[in-house]
Amino acid sequence: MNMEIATVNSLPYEDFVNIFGNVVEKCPIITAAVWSRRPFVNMGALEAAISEFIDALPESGKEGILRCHPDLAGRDLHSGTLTRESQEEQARAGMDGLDSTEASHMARLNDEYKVRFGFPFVICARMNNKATILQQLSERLRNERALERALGIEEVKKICRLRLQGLVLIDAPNKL
Ligand SMILES: NC(=O)N[C@H]1NC(=O)NC1=O
Repeated sequence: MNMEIATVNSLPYEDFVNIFGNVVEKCPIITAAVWSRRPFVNMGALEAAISEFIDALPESGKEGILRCHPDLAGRDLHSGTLTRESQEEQARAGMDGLDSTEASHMARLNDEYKVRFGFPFVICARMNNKATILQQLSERLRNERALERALGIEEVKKICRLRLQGLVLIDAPNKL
């Protein structure tokens, strides 16, 4: 682990952003910004730096992060244009295997959510499944906007943590 973090700390920003740039979906600017916070004592410190950066953003910035997320079981999944990370997460949660009733239910709720809040429903797919995602989506639709913004951002952080873990445990040794 120490060796690994030493390697991470030694990366020039180009490599750092190439490797960690999508730990927050389509937000490489966050990774590029926290590179300045090196050295990290461990991967948890990198994760904390990302969290702090997000928390320091104005509410419009937080909503911007949410808006960079693809819908679950949405257009990008069907057209094959999801990021690799999102594709794996959505497949693992069964989003690519919805029957037509489930798919239209999901699409309707996703649309309702976006009309109500102006950003998409975000949930850590790896920590959920088809049933819990649909249930959370219907429940969270009833929340106030500020609460939903905060809950969505907490989910972004969970997604980020699992993506970071995946990179360090599996991909990073090959890439570094
Ligand atoms: N909308 C949304 O939650 N998208 C995502 N969640 C996740 O775990 N991966 C995603 O792409």
